[in-house]
Amino acid sequence: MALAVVGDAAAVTQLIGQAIGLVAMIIRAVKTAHQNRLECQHLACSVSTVDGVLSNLPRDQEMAPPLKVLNNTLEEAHRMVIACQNRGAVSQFFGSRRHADCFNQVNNRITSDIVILNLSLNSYMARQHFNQVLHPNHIGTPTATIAMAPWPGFSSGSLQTQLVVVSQPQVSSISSDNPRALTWSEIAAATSFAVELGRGNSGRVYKGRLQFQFHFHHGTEVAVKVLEKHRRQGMEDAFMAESNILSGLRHDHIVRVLGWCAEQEYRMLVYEHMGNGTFRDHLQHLGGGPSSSPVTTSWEKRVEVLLGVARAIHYLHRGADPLVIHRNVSSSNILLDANWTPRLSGFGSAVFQAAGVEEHGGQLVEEVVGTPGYIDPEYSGTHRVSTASDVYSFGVVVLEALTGRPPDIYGVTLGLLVDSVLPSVHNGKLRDVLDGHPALQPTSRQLEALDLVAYTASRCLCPRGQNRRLAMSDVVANLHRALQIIRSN
Ligand SMILES: Nc1ncnc2c1ncn2[C@@H]1O[C@H](COP(=O)(O)OP(=O)(O)OP(=O)(O)O)[C@@H](O)[C@H]1O
Repeated sequence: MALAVVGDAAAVTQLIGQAIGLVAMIIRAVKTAHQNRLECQHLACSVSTVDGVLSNLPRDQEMAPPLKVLNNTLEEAHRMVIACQNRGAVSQFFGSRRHADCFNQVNNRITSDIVILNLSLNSYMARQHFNQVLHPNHIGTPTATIAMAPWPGFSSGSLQTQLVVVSQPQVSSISSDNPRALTWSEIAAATSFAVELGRGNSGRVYKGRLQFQFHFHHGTEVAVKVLEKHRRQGMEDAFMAESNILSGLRHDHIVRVLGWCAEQEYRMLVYEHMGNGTFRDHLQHLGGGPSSSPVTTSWEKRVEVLLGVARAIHYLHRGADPLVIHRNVSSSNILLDANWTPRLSGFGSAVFQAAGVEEHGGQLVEEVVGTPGYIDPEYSGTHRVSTASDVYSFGVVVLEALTGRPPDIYGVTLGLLVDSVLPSVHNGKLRDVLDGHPALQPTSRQLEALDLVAYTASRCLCPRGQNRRLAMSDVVANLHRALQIIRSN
């Protein structure tokens, strides 16, 4: 056993040495590259950030798989730069491909490899931390962590990152349930990819049960998202957004990511399984969903769900570190666990908040993403996303909860739910549009509470976001008050 550990450590040291060697070779080769000089220099910048990280990595076997992937990418980058040293080799290497695209791809791969290295490092540190708590004499403290920060000046919605080496482990973010790497075979054994739970923008989600002890439990039920390459958003972007953003979030109303798989070309994310489907299923009675569920039949439960999700969004906007904008709040991204507790999910389009841009109407993004019917019109017009954009989408979810209607088709005419319902709210005729499933004749206390909920929705849905829409803290306060009123019925 001890020998195996020594062997593992030597193999990891060798992989690190190989990576450091490749970085040096790339930087040297860039100096004599005569073609694509700007792209080569940019590549040299990316790889030099890798260098600082490698020497601080622990010599642990968990580091081996992501290091192997990184080394493959660095080898490809080296071949590319060597080809740029003379004209003939360039055309042979790139063929008919656009040179800039090839450089972008290899840069993106480096970024993605580092995200995966970071996930493995966090998982290793969590293990070390708990070994220390459980066995205080255990030797072996983590030496470094890699903090990810957006490239300065980068404005796309995708998650470009640069590396910063932090000398002390960030113990506050470490817990026994930190996400960890799983192999393709472990995931295949858990799911057989047989029971599909749903499909999102970036891939399919399968139900499964882990066949081994995981986070102190045996047979944990999971939902596995298999990201698909050809999807609009780009597999690596979605993987990086979800793994990098979601793994740092801790909130009772946010779905937990338990692990990931990044073997060869596969990218998968493993979540806790939420047994009661999505909020949308219960509001719209989809998929033959039970028409007698608490969410369908109780105003109290609906307001409770809304309050839980509002708290989660408030945490993203003001409590998380770093702060986050979700960009895809919708009733299908609200999952319900076995106790009907709501959990916000669907972080594939989320972005970290850039500092100091809220007052200028938000941060500029290349692509407007989200679910039709929920997207803030101001964001879709200006390409500037802010916390107010999430507030708008949440306002649509509140209208859906009040009316039981989908956001983009209402009644016999095609149109947005917002346009059809808000006039009734403003004219004091909420009763005309209320869903009849929870109660055909709501009590006066229920109506009082629902009026407050509807007023809150209308203040989330102001056409102008900045300073006009409510902040999530106000939304939380109003929904909390509405719940108290219903409970005093
Ligand atoms: N943890 C889970 N437990 C149970 N079902 C889930 C879970 N996660 C997702 N699902 C199901 O899979 C569907 C798709 O989920 P996904 O997160 O991919 O949605 P999306 O937000 O539309 O996609 P994306 O995040 O890629 O933009 C959900 O609507 C839900 O039905």
